[in-house]
Amino acid sequence: SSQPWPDVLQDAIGNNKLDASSLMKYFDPIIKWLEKQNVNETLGWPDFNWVPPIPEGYPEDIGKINSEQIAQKQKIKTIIYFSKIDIERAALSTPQLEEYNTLLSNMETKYSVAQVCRDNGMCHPLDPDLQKIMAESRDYDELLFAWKGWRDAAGKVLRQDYKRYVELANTAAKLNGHSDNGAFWRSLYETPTFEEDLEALWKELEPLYQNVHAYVRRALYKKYGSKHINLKGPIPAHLLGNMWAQTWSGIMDLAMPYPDATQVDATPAMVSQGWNAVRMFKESDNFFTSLGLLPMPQEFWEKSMLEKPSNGRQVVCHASAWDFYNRKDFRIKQCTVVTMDDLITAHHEMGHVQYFLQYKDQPVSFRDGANPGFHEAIGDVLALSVSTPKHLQSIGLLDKVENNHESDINFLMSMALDKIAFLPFGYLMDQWRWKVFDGRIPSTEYNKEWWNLRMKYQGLCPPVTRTEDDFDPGAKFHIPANVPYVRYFVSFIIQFQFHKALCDAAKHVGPLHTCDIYKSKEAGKLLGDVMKLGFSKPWPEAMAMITGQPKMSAQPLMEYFQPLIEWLEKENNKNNDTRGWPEYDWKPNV
Ligand SMILES: C[C@H](NC(=O)O)C(=O)O
Ligand SMILES: [Zn+2]
Repeated sequence: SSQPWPDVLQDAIGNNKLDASSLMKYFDPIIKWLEKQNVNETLGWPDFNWVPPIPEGYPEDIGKINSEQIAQKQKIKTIIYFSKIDIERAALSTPQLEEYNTLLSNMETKYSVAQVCRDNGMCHPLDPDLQKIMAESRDYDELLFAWKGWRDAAGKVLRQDYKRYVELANTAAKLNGHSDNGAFWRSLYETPTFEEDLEALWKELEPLYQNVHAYVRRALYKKYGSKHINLKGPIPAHLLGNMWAQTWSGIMDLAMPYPDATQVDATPAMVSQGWNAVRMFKESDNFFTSLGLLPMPQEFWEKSMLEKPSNGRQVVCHASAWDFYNRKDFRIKQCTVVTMDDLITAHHEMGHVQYFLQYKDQPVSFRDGANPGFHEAIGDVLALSVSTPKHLQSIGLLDKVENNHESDINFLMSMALDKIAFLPFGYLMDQWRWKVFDGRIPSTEYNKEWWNLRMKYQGLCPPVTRTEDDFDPGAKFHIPANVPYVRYFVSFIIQFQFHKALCDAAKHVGPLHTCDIYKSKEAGKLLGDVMKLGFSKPWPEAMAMITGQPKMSAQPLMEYFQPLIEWLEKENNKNNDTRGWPEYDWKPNV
């Protein structure tokens, strides 16, 4: 996939266009024969409203369809509408479809081959180099080199392609009866109040995010000083331990509440014990089977790509799971590095494959998550158990584990730096795209509006001036890769609902954040039964099967983090820290 497919086609057959002439030549004899054979036949089906007669004596109640079957018929109609074969783009004309596919291929290729070069000629790809710098460097300027360099190399170059992609995606969506592509994406949740529900969830969680933001800003102030941090302003976006500041566990060392209590990072033990990618995925497979869920088939282990190819072959390194819809072939592609973060990602991707396996006997149109958020949540639910110090110790990745308040707060802080820090990012990504698709954000304001949303929701500012020559949203995989994102916001909410329900099923006693469902067949059955449904039932029904009620709720997440919520309130008050960023137009000295 290193070359755009038209170039590959050109090299292979000397023509870079799809054309049907070879197929017509192949079938020429039968085409002529059929024309003779059908000389008196009607081609097509003009009597399209004809229906076959019900045979005599059929049970008269065949006509009576109960409400369940009506719902099923409605679901079937919905499914056929969003059929697996991706018909939404097939509505485009052939030249438009070709242009659309070429654009998508080019954007993903440009993103995947982008790298940042130093004056000495040394060049760095995103995976693993720039990700490592962003997580581990504590040098303000080195972080800025990676942060700005990546946006110059991967974001800027995509702006024109993206503008044209938006037009074609909207054309296809409109041809399928939607007002724009964002409306089509939201319709997959089949929830009339979807946007209001999301806003209500965000409003409920915003105070918790602002407490984490204030506390981390204080920690960064201690490290980088008042030249780079304003305790009443937004945080420069390159200091949070991640290229997009979407998860902050990379700077846990700066934010550790009690440095002398239990450590929570399993990375050192994984490295010193010589863990590799396969070991990490085997560990995950072991957790799934301990719940009575399905093991990965042999073909998975033979055909997956669990490490970045060492032969320099260019691959899309962003981790992904693949269902080949043949009930046999399921794979993961991940450029795995030996870190705790990638052990969690391995569980996330294995969650997708477990879902594929559980619903593989459904008709192909039902082989999907109850909604896209469900698919993103499965692996993360299990990772909530794996991440507990108790579980990490049980698999030899943590030695000293204490059961005291300080250790609890250290653990909850490490979880909050991923799960709470992520919420505004998970929410704003498609806020930006929905507005781009419906025209509220014109292409002349792509970058300005991106940073308005980054400020409004995340309380971040760019470390250097940004203009409309830049295209910072393009520097995040899911934008050029045309992958919707609100699914992750949904997942980060519902995974705590699922975790609470599975912990109850596993008869867990004690605070929710200490729960480890390892080996609980009851918990596994609850999750497995819902995964088997795939997309065959409305997601509120699936939600009710697990949690006993049909709605998304932030309550289990708040319950999980309760001890930290109280601790942060006290700690931020003790430091007399401002919540939020009232001095929003402050800029860091470069
Ligand atoms: C959260 C999201 N996860 C994923 O793509 O699997 C991301 O990495 O941005
Ligand atoms: Zn995923």
